[in-house]
Amino acid sequence: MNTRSQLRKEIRQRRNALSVTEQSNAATALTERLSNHNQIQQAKRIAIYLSNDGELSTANFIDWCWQNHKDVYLPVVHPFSKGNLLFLHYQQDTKLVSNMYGILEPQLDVTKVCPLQQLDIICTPLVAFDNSGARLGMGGGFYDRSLAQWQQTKLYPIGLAHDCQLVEKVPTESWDIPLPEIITPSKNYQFI
Ligand SMILES: Nc1nc2c(c(=O)[nH]1)N(C=O)[C@@H](CNc1ccc(C(=O)N[C@@H](CCC(=O)O)C(=O)O)cc1)CN2
Ligand SMILES: Nc1ncnc2c1ncn2[C@@H]1O[C@H](COP(=O)(O)OP(=O)(O)OP(=O)(O)O)[C@@H](O)[C@H]1O
Repeated sequence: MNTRSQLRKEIRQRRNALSVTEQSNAATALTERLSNHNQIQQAKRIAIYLSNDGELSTANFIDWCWQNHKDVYLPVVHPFSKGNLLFLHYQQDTKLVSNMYGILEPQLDVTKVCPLQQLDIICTPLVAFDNSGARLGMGGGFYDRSLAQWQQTKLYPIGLAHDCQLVEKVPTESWDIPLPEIITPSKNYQFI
């Protein structure tokens, strides 16, 4: 196993070992930070993810978004364009289905797709991050592809992670897109 796979495995185990109470406190702290975040307050369209595999839970924050009239979008694994995501409008009555990784996603409906350039914020999941904003994901390259051009658009990415996902150094590859900001329950990391 290479260092990236090893690190992925170790940090996935670490976040999966958090207790129900730790997860719940983390989700409360996250919602507090996100709902006070200037760019989020200004945003109309926010892409986020449904938590899986010990990830920081986004459910409370999604409720806040709905209450505050934000449009919420979720990633859907593209049915034939390998390694790419589509972002679909997520409403209270959206039908969810399990994707190939067992993660819930909106049932594909082309009328609900939002082009990336029309999103204001994209809250990305991640496995590990470091003090430079380098991000290691689940290994599909999905977010690296989606974020490849973000600096040429109005799209602003924010990584979300538990504090225990911070590592000394993420081994990076040429295609990795560093994040300008990462929010954990205890801190807002700003890298630009
Ligand atoms: N909640 C959430 N949704 C997300 C992501 C994510 O990281 N978190 N993704 C972020 O990109 C995309 C899905 N990417 C994923 C990539 C790999 C695996 C995964 O479990 N891989 C298995 C091996 C899979 C296989 O059988 O091929 C593994 O590592 O054990 C899961 C999700 C889109 N949706
Ligand atoms: N912009 C891109 N264009 C083409 N291929 C890419 C791009 N970004 C990543 N890839 C490919 O995707 C694969 C997986 O990348 P990587 O292991 O960095 O994913 P990850 O960042 O861990 O996952 P994710 O972004 O889905 O959370 C690599 O083989 C890489 O070559």
